[in-house]
Amino acid sequence: MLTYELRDVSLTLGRKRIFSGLDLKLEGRVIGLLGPNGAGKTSLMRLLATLLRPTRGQILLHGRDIVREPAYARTRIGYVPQHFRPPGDLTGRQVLQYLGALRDVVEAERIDRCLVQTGLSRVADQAAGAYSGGTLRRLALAQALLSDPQVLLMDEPTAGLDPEEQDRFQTLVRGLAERGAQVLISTHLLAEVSQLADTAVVLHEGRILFAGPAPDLLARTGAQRLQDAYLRLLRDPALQVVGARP
Ligand SMILES: Nc1ncnc2c1ncn2[C@@H]1O[C@H](COP(=O)(O)OP(=O)(O)OP(=O)(O)O)[C@@H](O)[C@H]1O
Repeated sequence: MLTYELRDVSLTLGRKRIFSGLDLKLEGRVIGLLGPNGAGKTSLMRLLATLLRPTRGQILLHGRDIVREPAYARTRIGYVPQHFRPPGDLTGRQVLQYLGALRDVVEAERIDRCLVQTGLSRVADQAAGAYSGGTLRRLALAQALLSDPQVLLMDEPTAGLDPEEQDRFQTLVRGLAERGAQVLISTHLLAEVSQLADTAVVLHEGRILFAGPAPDLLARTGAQRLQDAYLRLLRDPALQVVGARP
């Protein structure tokens, strides 16, 4: 399943060149986006979410150019940002009502469904400012689900969560993927990618070192576990398929 295609994408922020001539196809049901700190994962997510415009190049979603037609993407994707800080004096339900209204999603049943889906019903009428980290992450996911997205972009959604919350989150993501959504999940948790993702993309200093089925990454590096495969890939340039011009 091909959703996004990046063609010759460059991105400069301030004086920093983040990407230069990046080519990438995103195929798979659950794609794990991996890379060290500063690799460019959040920048890539923001490009895909139309929150950043590439300095050069094309980004296609289902073959449509989302730089020219951002509305095409915005009505089909849900974005879970790395840091989600809603106004703390609003309740969880009010946060969803507010963000929903901005996207023309106003049906109370739809908001209720997102609350149920993310296990938030019990705390929906409490102030979001008093939510725990895990509950806030669920609210971040609930707002991404408001418009019933075909593609879900999740930037480190389980960072800082305890193992039980991580497990609940993964079950949720698995369910969404089984119901037909494509999920791109950026994470430092390799176990999470092993458990959830069929496809891996490894980014390093703005370049793609690997993009393809996760088992192919194991095969290429001769590793048994994704953790070892990832480390070998980063350390050994001979194993890297560099998907961008230097
Ligand atoms: N607004 C900006 N202006 C200049 N440089 C930026 C800006 N935003 C990000 N960068 C730089 O771009 C590079 C990629 O950052 P990005 O946040 O995309 O990486 P990341 O892989 O998500 O990192 P992490 O895993 O730490 O979240 C970093 O070197 C960062 O310092």
